[in-house]
Amino acid sequence: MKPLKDILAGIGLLETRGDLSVQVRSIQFDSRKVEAGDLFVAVKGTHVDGHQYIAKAIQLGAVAVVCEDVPENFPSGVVLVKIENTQINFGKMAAAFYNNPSTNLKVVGVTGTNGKTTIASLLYKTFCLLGYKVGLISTIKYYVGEDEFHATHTTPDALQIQELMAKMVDAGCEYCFMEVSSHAIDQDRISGIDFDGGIFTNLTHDHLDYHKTFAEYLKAKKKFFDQLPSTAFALTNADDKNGMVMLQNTKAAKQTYSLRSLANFHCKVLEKHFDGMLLSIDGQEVWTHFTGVFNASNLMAVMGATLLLGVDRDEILRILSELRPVSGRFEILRSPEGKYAVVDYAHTPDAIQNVLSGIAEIRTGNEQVITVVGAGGDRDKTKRPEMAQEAVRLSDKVILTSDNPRSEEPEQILADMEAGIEAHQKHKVLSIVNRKEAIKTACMLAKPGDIILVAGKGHEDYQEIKGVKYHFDDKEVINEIFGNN
Ligand SMILES: CC(=O)N[C@H]1[C@@H](OP(=O)(O)OP(=O)(O)OC[C@H]2O[C@@H](n3ccc(=O)[nH]c3=O)[C@H](O)[C@@H]2O)O[C@H](CO)[C@@H](O)[C@@H]1O[C@H](C)C(=O)N[C@@H](C)C(=O)N[C@H](CCC(=O)O)C(=O)O
Ligand SMILES: Nc1ncnc2c1ncn2[C@@H]1O[C@H](COP(=O)(O)OP(=O)(O)OP(=O)(O)O)[C@@H](O)[C@H]1O
Ligand SMILES: N[C@H](CCC[C@H](N)C(=O)O)C(=O)O
Ligand SMILES: [Mg+2]
Repeated sequence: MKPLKDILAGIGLLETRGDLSVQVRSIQFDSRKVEAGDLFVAVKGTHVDGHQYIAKAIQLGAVAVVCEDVPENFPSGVVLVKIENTQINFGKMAAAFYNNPSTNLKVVGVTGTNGKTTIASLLYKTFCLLGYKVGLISTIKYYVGEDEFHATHTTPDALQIQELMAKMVDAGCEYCFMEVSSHAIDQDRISGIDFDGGIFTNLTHDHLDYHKTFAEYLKAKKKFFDQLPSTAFALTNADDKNGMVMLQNTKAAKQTYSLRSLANFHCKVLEKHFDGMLLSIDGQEVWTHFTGVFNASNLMAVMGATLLLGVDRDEILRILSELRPVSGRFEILRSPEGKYAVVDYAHTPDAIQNVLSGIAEIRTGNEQVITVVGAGGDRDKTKRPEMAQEAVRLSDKVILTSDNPRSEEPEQILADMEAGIEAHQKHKVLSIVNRKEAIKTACMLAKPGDIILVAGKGHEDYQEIKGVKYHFDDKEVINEIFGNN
């Protein structure tokens, strides 16, 4: 319980009715979750306007309502507060309700099209290995210390974030690493968080269904850095053409990482193998269990953030050699007769290009590369032909298949992908709607030594078709076909 006036601390109030010292049981922005004694905050969403549900929230027992537009005939027994922007202020209210947990944590957010889960998870692992209690908010799972929670979003809503952070503080965590998606920035899910650092990875084609143009997508990412306080660091990838743009208006301490140019944190890739890469970091050789140059870049972000958080250099270099790939990110499986499969979450044209280039770099002879890939339904349609194009350009054979079709017809998604393939490339391509059949076919076509890339779903253990989530796990399917236990 908390008095409403404490939840509203620091927020400009345009109009109030009733007693602001009313005790609030919990705070909600979804009327369907309201219980007696709650505060309901009406937020204008992308589909509907939460103001439509004020009456419903009151019927379910809301004792107070915060809104932008006051409805007619608002009941006198309920406290009313009118403010200018409920979306931005919801995060601040949620933070106040949970006693501003982020001020008691060192919070670092990771944003960019690809690499967020990898970097955030590796930072979590690094600080666990250093002996700290750590929190993680990421696509795969949320962690409070060692306790796991199911992840609903890459970056959940503000209420869930603040609740998780409060749990982290209660559990004695000192650090929280979190992915910051462009949707979350745009929808102010991260408002109310006191960040100690921000990391930018890269910006390539994705989510144009939501942001409409690349410029808007860029603007959303930049907003995160524009809002960082002067006490935080802003660590950017100098190798990405938008890396420096992110830092233009930030008050935070500007820091860079790079594989190609001078930067605060820099490394050179000396050797690339199937089971790892040898890096040179400031003249010191460091063996890592990662494949693909993009992972060297991810490791520089991890090293940079760790050093900026005050960890000893020798400690981090030792840990870089211990870290292992994150679930579904360039995970390698091997059949008894020596066929290889790489399971990777690549679901953008750029990620497919990177992962296939990573595979090309470690090819030793004339092994075939066979790629199995689909594209998600109800997501950016314009990336589909580009994903197919990249797969065909860099593979010997491609099997187009379903990812999560969601509400769309899988055949239509395949047709959208096929549109990216030129006539002279068609002989390399098969389309098989059923993902298991597609993976089976790839495994049958492969000879010992060949490499099968199964892209797009990584850690996911389901396939969503027409509103139903069926159990499906790429790694499980491959191991079954390979006859591995
Ligand atoms: C497009 C999008 O991002 N939508 C998110 C958004 O919902 P919305 O704005 O559409 O909400 P709405 O349905 O218009 O409702 C508006 C308001 O009315 C309220 N309402 C609604 C109905 C009702 O009966 N009562 C009620 O009070 C809602 O609670 C809300 O406050 O706000 C919701 C609460 O935070 C999110 O759950 C929801 O995520 C949807 C489910 C989603 O799929 N989002 C994906 C695209 C997403 O966010 N992905 C990124 C990762 C992307 C990446 O890979 O980088 C992520 O961070 O996970
Ligand atoms: N730094 C990088 N640059 C380009 N591609 C990358 C990079 N890191 C990872 N990838 C590729 O992108 C895929 C997704 O990586 P990861 O899950 O770390 O990204 P993400 O930003 O969290 O994605 P999402 O937004 O879907 O959660 C990987 O499986 C790999 O193929
Ligand atoms: N977070 C991304 C993940 C896409 C993964 C892919 N398997 C798909 O379902 O499209 C999204 O929601 O767009
Ligand atoms: Mg992620």
